[in-house]
Amino acid sequence: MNWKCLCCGFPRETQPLMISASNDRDYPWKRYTLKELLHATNTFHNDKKIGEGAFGSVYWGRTSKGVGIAVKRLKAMSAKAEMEFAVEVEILGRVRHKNLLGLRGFYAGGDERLIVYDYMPNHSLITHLHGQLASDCLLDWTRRMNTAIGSAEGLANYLHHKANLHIIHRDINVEAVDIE
Ligand SMILES: Nc1ncnc2c1ncn2[C@@H]1O[C@H](COP(=O)(O)OP(=O)(O)OP(=O)(O)O)[C@@H](O)[C@H]1O
Repeated sequence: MNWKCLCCGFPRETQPLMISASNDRDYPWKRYTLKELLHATNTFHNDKKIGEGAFGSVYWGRTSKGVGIAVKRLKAMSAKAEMEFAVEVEILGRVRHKNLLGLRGFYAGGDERLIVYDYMPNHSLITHLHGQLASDCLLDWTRRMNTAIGSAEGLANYLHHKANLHIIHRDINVEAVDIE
């Protein structure tokens, strides 16, 4: 058996999850090829860049089947970036909830680490509260309440209590909440 084991930073007793280099049958995510993701993002063209996080840049793309995706391209590999990649793919790839961003798959090869998510076209909560869409007042009080309730359902109800691994996010903020 050829396992490529990436430590996810969780305590040992919650650590049986590994990214398998040889057998993807039991995994809910897809292993993309580099060619597919280069094609989807026009070789990570700057025009396709939709955001920047602590660990890398996020690009909009379209698969050959016409589905919109967001591709996070991790910065130069470091132990911290490798752990971020492993946590996202191993842990988030296994949680499925209507209020949590869907992780579609990944690519890992050489120094390149790419994570593929469902594309969320309506921007993050911070953009609506304080950013470029704040003055448009798109987020009325009903939508604000629904956003708060949806976030709580995804985090507290599902991740804390119902997911197989009980997960605490520890860094929830207005940039991490996307509007449906
Ligand atoms: N699936 C997505 N669909 C649309 N936009 C996205 C998506 N994922 C990320 N983005 C955009 O890219 C930005 C950066 O995302 P990223 O996850 O790298 O950083 P973050 O949310 O600040 O978290 P981190 O703590 O990892 O830096 C987000 O603020 C958002 O604007």
